[in-house]
Amino acid sequence: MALEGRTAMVTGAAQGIGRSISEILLKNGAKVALLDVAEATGTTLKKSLDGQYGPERTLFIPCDVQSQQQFKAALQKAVETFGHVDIFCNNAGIANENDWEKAVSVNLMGVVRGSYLALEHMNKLSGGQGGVIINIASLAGLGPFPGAPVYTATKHGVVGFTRSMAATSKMSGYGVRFNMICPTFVQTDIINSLTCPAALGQFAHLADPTRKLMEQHGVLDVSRVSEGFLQLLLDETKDGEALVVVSKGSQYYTFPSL
Ligand SMILES: NC(=O)C1=CN([C@@H]2O[C@H](COP(=O)(O)OP(=O)(O)OC[C@H]3O[C@@H](n4cnc5c(N)ncnc54)[C@H](O)[C@@H]3O)[C@@H](O)[C@H]2O)C=CC1
Ligand SMILES: CC/C=C\CC(=O)/C=C/C=C\C=C\C=C\[C@@H](O)[C@@H](O)C/C=C\CCC(=O)O
Repeated sequence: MALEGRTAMVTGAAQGIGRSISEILLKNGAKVALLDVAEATGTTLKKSLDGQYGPERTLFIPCDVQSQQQFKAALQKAVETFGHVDIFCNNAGIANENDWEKAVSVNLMGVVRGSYLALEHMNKLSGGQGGVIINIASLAGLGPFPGAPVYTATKHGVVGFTRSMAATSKMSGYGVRFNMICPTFVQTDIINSLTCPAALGQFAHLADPTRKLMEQHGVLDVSRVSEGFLQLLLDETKDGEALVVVSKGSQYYTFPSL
């Protein structure tokens, strides 16, 4: 199996894209530490995965990516359990223009926090074995998304951070690759935020145009994202790349040269 002997950590793993990524990692032989703030959902998922793969292949750890203490403890527990972590996916995210500070805290600061914790563990210059970090951005990380300016800002931040970390890691000899996935709309709970006045906040009047954007772009099954994740993970030539996953297929984004 392609990922035999590999160990991954996935945030926001209890449902949606994170669950799908965790399952494709398991199907390909990896062990997976599942992190999520939703303890009940995560515990239920762990029970289900135990039945499919056996209890040794996964570990569910309740964790809020906004908490340095919880996140650091979660990584430590995963390393104690599995010996090492060489694949790290910062997936946890929310869409909430009303509580936009929380969106920044989860979507951007949580990704930075997870990337730095993973780097601290993986860095070959400090005794690590190297590895790969894949952050889940969005098509809204590459262009404007009307009605969700802060969500868009967080995803643009994830794109810029991930690209910069890839260059930083390469120049420093850390032995850690950084890449990202930029999906269009995917059928998960988060897209309910698009038409929820509470989440849209002052932009609630844009629910209809946003719905139209969704109709234009189409809504993907989560498996399209996890298949793209596996493709990106297994291609060791990819570093600092954004894999765009849209209805017509997946392709690596060409960033404009300045
Ligand atoms: N569904 C879509 O249309 C798209 C989603 N994305 C991104 O994909 C990622 C996954 O989202 P989905 O699976 O779509 O949504 P989802 O809402 O189904 O799943 C998000 C998961 O993250 C967890 N989570 C939320 N806040 C957390 C926190 N503070 N700490 C730990 N876990 C937390 C939730 O409990 C949930 O299990 C997000 O980063 C999202 O921005 C990107 C492009 C499109
Ligand atoms: C609010 C978050 C909702 C769901 C999660 C998510 O990330 C979904 C993203 C799906 C599609 C994003 C499309 C973004 C497209 C833009 O980059 C432009 O290409 C088109 C959008 C706006 C046109 C207005 C303009 O160009 O000024």
